Amino acid sequence: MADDGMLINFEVGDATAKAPPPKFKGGKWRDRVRANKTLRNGNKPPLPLSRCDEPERPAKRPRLDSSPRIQHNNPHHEASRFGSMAVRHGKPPSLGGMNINSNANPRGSGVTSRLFTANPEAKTDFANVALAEGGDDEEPTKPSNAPLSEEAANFHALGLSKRIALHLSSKLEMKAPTAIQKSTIPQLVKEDADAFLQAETGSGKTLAYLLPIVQRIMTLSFNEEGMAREGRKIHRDSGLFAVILAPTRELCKQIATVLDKLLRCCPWIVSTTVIGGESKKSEKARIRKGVNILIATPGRLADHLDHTKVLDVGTVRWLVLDEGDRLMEMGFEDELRSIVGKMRRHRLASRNKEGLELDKLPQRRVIVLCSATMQMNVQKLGEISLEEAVHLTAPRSSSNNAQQGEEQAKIEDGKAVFSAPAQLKQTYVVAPAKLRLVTLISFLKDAFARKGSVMKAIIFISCADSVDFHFDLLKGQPQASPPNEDDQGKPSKLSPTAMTTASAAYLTSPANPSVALIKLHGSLAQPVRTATLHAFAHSKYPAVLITTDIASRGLDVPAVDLVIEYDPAFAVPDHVHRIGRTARAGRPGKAALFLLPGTEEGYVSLLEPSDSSNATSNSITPLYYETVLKNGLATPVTSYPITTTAVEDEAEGRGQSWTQRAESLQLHLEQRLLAEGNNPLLDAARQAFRSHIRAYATHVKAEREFFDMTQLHLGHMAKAFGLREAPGGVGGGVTRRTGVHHKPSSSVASGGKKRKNGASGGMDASGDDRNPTAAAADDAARRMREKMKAVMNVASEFNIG
Ligand SMILES: Nc1ncnc2c1ncn2[C@@H]1O[C@H](COP(=O)(O)OP(=O)(O)OP(=O)(O)O)[C@@H](O)[C@H]1O
Repeated sequence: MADDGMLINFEVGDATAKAPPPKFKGGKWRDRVRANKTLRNGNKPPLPLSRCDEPERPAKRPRLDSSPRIQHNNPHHEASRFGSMAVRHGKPPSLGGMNINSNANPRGSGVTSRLFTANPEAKTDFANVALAEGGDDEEPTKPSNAPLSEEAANFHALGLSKRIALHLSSKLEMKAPTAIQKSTIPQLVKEDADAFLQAETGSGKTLAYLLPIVQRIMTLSFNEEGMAREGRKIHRDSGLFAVILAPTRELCKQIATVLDKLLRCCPWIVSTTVIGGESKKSEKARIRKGVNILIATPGRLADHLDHTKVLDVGTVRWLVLDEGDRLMEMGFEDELRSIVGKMRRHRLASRNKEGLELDKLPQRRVIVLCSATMQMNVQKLGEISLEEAVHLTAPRSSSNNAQQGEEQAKIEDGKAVFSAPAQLKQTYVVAPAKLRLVTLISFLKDAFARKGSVMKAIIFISCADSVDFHFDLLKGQPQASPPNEDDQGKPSKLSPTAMTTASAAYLTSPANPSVALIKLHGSLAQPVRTATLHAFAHSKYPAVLITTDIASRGLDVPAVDLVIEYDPAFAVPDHVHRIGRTARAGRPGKAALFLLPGTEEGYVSLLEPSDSSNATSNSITPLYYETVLKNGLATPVTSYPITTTAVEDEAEGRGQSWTQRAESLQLHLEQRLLAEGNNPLLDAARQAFRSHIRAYATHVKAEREFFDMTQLHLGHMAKAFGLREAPGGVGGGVTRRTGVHHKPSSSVASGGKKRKNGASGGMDASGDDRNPTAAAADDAARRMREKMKAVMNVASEFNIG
């Protein structure tokens, strides 16, 4: 049916209802017809004649193959005894009008939204796993990316000068190196070989390569005892010694911030960035003024190498390729080949233009490649750039040696190799589509229930439209939004974060009365993104950031305690980077991945550590939605902007079960969408749904067996967007894609039709209609991912320093 004629299936209260709606008394011909129809149709018992209307209709399901098993045991037996009534209406009901009211108590006279029937059964055997509930009492795992104990190592012992070591400990509060710094610093300080630096997210790779570079440039001016060398003080015009490449502007800025802090102990060494976003003329002017360390994006550097004569790479001794996997993913291969080729071919100057002997610097060009994950594209970049490189890793324990690191880094059967920080507690939450939204709210509510347990959380969502919708939904009614604050903390309507920050109305608790809700995606204007990230990083209150993959890399906010992947990443390496936003530099962290029951559960097998010795530290604990709901809804959601049964019940001293609270909450959310009529929130929900479904089709081919469009129940998924029925606008694409899944791609390519609707495709390219033609699924997925990358390339500024 058309989206504008909503079909609403509400479940009525029980037989003891105070005032059952008279017009739905049993025995009418319509009831009998419907009961008979239900009998004919199938597997459900006939409805009692007293039921009001037809049972909840299974929504259109683009399924061609065998159905997932259906669970008939209903935890909400009380409610499920009663039928549902379909209310077809042209305009949305008022909250208290018609037969719909806000009293969702199944024992009362109201209606409810059924969540606990006809859900697919989970494959995971929850009875046999230690549920994550007890996880908090476990012995904490030793962090794998933390600074080492001071006795084990200190910066000076690794070959850094006392001056730098003192600066690190007194000004930057870094007393000891991390494991990757311990492996890398002596190598790069003493040796001139290329290096491949692979270590977990948040393990301090940035300083691991910056410290040796600064150390060796410093030794041109000072001897080992720290005494100044006569007439040899380095200044900005002494030559360009190091070039650092990173894939995005925001990563470059983040590296520049770290370097600036480091160079405060030797301010005569000068660094700058060339990353676009300003005129090339002013970048040229800065290069002309003189720079010793240059941080650049590949495109911009390649451009300057071709057109900026004053950029002399003769003195360059280091070329660092940071976030190597991302550099390749974003399609910089050609630029990187060209840059590496030019660097290698250019004659190495033994003296600078002032005649200063550069003997303390490496006697060849050293290329350093960094990555948290090892995958095929990183291997390829290594082949392009490195010569006889040493492989530097961070052994997990002192008994592990570099040998083990070598083994870890080999690509196994073409699969990416990675490991998450050992102390990062990973969970996967199995929640049926219908229950996703209430499970998410319950999860967050529980996370913020205790003061100080979670300060900052990040929720990753597949597309910008869905980020917008969830932000608008979770912030509650418009009047519940708090004032925005400007940089000085004063309320300001003109603040660039006015539209991206709010109060998380549903997540507050007596312990945490203020929880900030923040959204971020690539469709926001650059100043808004920068200000929004700053607001998140510096929020004094607990804060939840709802975002796309745009925040999966380079974001270094140490206080992030929790990462929720509400929509799974499009590829495993993205997952690694996402969860790596927490548990940084030895801090504890938690990550939760939402999966649908059925084929999606198989995805966990890809995430388990490939190294069996790490199995205990990084194994992923399953968690059933029931546990999440029981914990999160142990107390009612108190911040409903409208009166609810939960609140009334509380006031009247009646208790509700967790299932009733879940359905109350769902009903309340659905009613919000309807009550506001054909309003922006309802439109946003529909748009988010469409974009979500399309984004779902773009998982990488190797992982698509777990994210199978044919298994998606669109009607159930609609509930996760507060909708009573799947809106139109995805059917054609989904059906066609279903066909693609089962036919050879060539036949599809010839027989497919262009997608008609012009709605935004989602991902992070909001506003773009990807409008894929009848090409094969792989092709469409590839194009969409490329589009996202293109957006992320230009639209990613995390200048949070
Ligand atoms: N020796 C140290 N002692 C304490 N903190 C450190 C140390 N080295 C780095 N850090 C901190 O660790 C955090 C992570 O560092 P960095 O961003 O370099 O990690 P990374 O390995 O590059 O992570 P990713 O792969 O996710 O980009 C930063 O906040 C940094 O300040």
